[in-house]
Amino acid sequence: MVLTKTADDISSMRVRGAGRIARTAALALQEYGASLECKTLAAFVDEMQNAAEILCKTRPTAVSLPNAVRYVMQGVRGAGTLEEAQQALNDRATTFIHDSQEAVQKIADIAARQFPDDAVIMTHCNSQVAIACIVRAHEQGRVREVYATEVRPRNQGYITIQMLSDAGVPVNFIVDSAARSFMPKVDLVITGTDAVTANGAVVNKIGTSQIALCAHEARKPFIVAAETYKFAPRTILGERIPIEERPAEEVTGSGRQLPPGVTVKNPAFDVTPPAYVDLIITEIGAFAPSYAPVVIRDHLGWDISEFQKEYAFTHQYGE
Ligand SMILES: O=P(O)(O)OC[C@H]1O[C@H](OP(=O)(O)O)[C@H](O)[C@@H]1O
Repeated sequence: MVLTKTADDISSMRVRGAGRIARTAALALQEYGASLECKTLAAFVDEMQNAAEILCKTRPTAVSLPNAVRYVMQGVRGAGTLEEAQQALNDRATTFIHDSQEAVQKIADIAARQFPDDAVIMTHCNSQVAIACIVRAHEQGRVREVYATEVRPRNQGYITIQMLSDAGVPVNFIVDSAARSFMPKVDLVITGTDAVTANGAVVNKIGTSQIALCAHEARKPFIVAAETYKFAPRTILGERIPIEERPAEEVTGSGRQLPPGVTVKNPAFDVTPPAYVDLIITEIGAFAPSYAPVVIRDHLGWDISEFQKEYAFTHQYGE
């Protein structure tokens, strides 16, 4: 069934990347809703809420996932009839997927203006939106080369170097621990993000904060490309973004014996404080991290009374 397959694809990282996870979840809700044969609105809402809950539990850090689910489910929860709910589900899922893809292109247009001529860029992990920015600037003739990290333990760097090579961008592939060595050669660093908190901190692939620190030390701009649905509204209520801890085997490889008593820590993400982030580029503009609460309030449209309702809603999902 489409829903359990999608949930499994996301948790096993066959589907990965914050934006892609969000679009895949919206599509799964749409397809699941279309497959239901409920006779009443209540039964439909019930089924859809269960589906939303299953999807939201797959990966805990990327806030794009609950934001997408919330956006799609608002149509279902606000409907007066079964037909309205079905229509709203379909319309909202389509709109989210379309707007999400369009946002990536808008961000690329804005970000490319930040690239100096003959730019040398560093990126970390595999971000669809960061790569779109690099490729756009390269199309404009302003990228000399990219330093792309390996991204242990899942090695998403291989996907990045493939995508950049396919786009004709010259790439240097480096191990994660080489980031500081190469930073002096770099003009700017650009990454994606899985979540931006209300204080402008950036939650992204493990190792991002070390690279941001190196960029700060070397006085190189550290830029984050983030669709607005990667801003985390609940952080205004003081909630923290959970950092996903993944299996030890991702680090050790299967079959590798560790000495007795040794434990493996494998957090998938880390937090870069706002002081190390020069600019967050969204589809509605390029801002300092301190602008995050404005994005959450004015663009995502969350007011404090809605926070309280949404708080109850999301906690229904067992987060
Ligand atoms: O939406 P886009 O920019 O593609 O994704 C951004 C982020 O998603 C990835 O997470 P993972 O590989 O799914 O753990 C990385 O942390 C990457 O920076």
